Amino acid sequence: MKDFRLYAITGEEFHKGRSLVEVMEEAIIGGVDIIQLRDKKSSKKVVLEKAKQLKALAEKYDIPLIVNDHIDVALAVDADGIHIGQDDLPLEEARKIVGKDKIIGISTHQIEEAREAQKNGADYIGVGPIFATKSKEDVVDPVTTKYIEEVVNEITIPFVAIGGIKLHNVEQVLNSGATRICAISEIVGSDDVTKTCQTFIQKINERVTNE
Ligand SMILES: Cc1ncc(COP(=O)(O)OP(=O)(O)O)c(N)n1
Ligand SMILES: Cc1nc(C(=O)O)sc1CCOP(=O)(O)O
Ligand SMILES: [Mg+2]
Repeated sequence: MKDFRLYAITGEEFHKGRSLVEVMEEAIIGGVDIIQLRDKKSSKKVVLEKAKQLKALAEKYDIPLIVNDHIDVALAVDADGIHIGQDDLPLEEARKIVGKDKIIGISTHQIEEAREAQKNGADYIGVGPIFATKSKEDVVDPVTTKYIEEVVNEITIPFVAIGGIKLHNVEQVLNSGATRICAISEIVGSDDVTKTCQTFIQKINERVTNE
């Protein structure tokens, strides 16, 4: 997959009345280079409509769209990939459904899960929650930046740090070796989404040299 630096996930509870597309477009203009549709509440039909809108937006800016949880929706809109969790369909089964050309990301919360994800052909892993977060109901305890260090030392596939990452603590995450950052509330809940993303990118670029 094409590399990325700043990954924004939708969270309409934080959008303050602004539309899904408006908020995500502001994020992309600010430097987000991969987006995920995450909607834990709506019907499949509504998720499909949102996925269609975000697919058009992602195509306009030539960035990948990932769909959380709903493999069928991802395939229906020809999204670039899916994100699955530890309790979702196993990676090998998801791969059989989506094929080798789609991106599959999987959440991991401990090094054994990261090893398994790499062995089973994940394109990237989520590493988190680094800090406490209110954006996910069934979240595990924070794994802290120690888990990032473990992943850096051992895992070779791309990873993205997630969970409670804000402009005020992202340096800690980057100093631990993360080169890709993912956020929901800090990005989509911001009064100035574009500016927030530009500041994230600036902080990432200060610490991450392009390979
Ligand atoms: C990039 C990224 N990392 C982790 C998650 C969390 O996925 P999951 O564990 O399946 O939990 P839900 O998001 O489905 O509540 C993610 N979505 N994206
Ligand atoms: C969706 C999600 N997954 C996590 C994981 O650790 O797998 S943490 C998380 C919520 C991230 O939202 P915020 O940036 O608002 O904290
Ligand atoms: Mg999930």
